[in-house]
Amino acid sequence: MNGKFITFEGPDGAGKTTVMNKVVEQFRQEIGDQLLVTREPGGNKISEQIRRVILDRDNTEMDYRTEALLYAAARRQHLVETIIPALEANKLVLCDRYVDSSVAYQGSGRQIGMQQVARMNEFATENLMPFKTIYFDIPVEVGLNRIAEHRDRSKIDRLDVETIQFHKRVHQGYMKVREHYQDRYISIDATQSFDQVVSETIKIIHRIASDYFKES
Ligand SMILES: Nc1ncnc2c1ncn2[C@@H]1O[C@H](COP(=O)(O)OP(=O)(O)OP(=O)(O)O)[C@@H](O)[C@H]1O
Ligand SMILES: Cc1cn([C@H]2C[C@H](O)[C@@H](COP(=O)(O)O)O2)c(=O)[nH]c1=O
Repeated sequence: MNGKFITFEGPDGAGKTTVMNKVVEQFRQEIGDQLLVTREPGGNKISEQIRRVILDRDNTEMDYRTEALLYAAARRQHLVETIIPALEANKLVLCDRYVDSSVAYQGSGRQIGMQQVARMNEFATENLMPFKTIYFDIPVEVGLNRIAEHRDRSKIDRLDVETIQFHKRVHQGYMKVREHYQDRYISIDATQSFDQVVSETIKIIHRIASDYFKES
């Protein structure tokens, strides 16, 4: 596979999705169809259906391992149907969340165990991991406040309404993953202004995927 796989990670409300939408406006002009932008859970019909089940706030009885398995199932379908074909077509793939989210949220946040969740995801992904991960670094409270202040109530999901203790464990999980994968992780201070974060993200992607931007 010749394409390049880059993931965006971070706690809820860090700004990943809004920043991705903005940087993609520029990248589309620069490299057009060479770019695939996608997200987890989701990215295709089946995985988006699984996303709705996972994030539905009425599904209060969902067992934590069921949740972890559903994320992994959505990921498997996304990988096979969406990501791998794009990488085979030599595309630059930008994905909002991937395996590290499961390790941080289910492994650490839900206290299932980071290694167990990582192992289950090795099965789901056959060890296909990103080339680089851009981490949106933000204190948990700042991210959650952004969601509380700005997000449309109908879009607040089952994970957003978890306790602050849960979100702090997720953050601790991310810190361990980042420490473990120092060569893969690139952190951005996501408390900066939106324009600063966008500009830094564009610079990083231009650098780490420079082969796509040579002509522009
Ligand atoms: N740098 C920034 N400064 C202030 N507000 C921001 C910044 N970046 C994004 N926001 C706002 O914060 C809110 C959360 O952003 P966004 O939904 O992109 O976060 P996210 O990381 O994708 O969160 P989640 O993973 O929970 O979906 C949005 O209302 C967005 O407009
Ligand atoms: C991939 C993945 C995601 N999550 C959590 C993280 C968020 O709270 C939601 C996804 O929503 P987003 O607004 O699109 O970021 O799900 C998770 O717990 N485990 C995962 O593997």
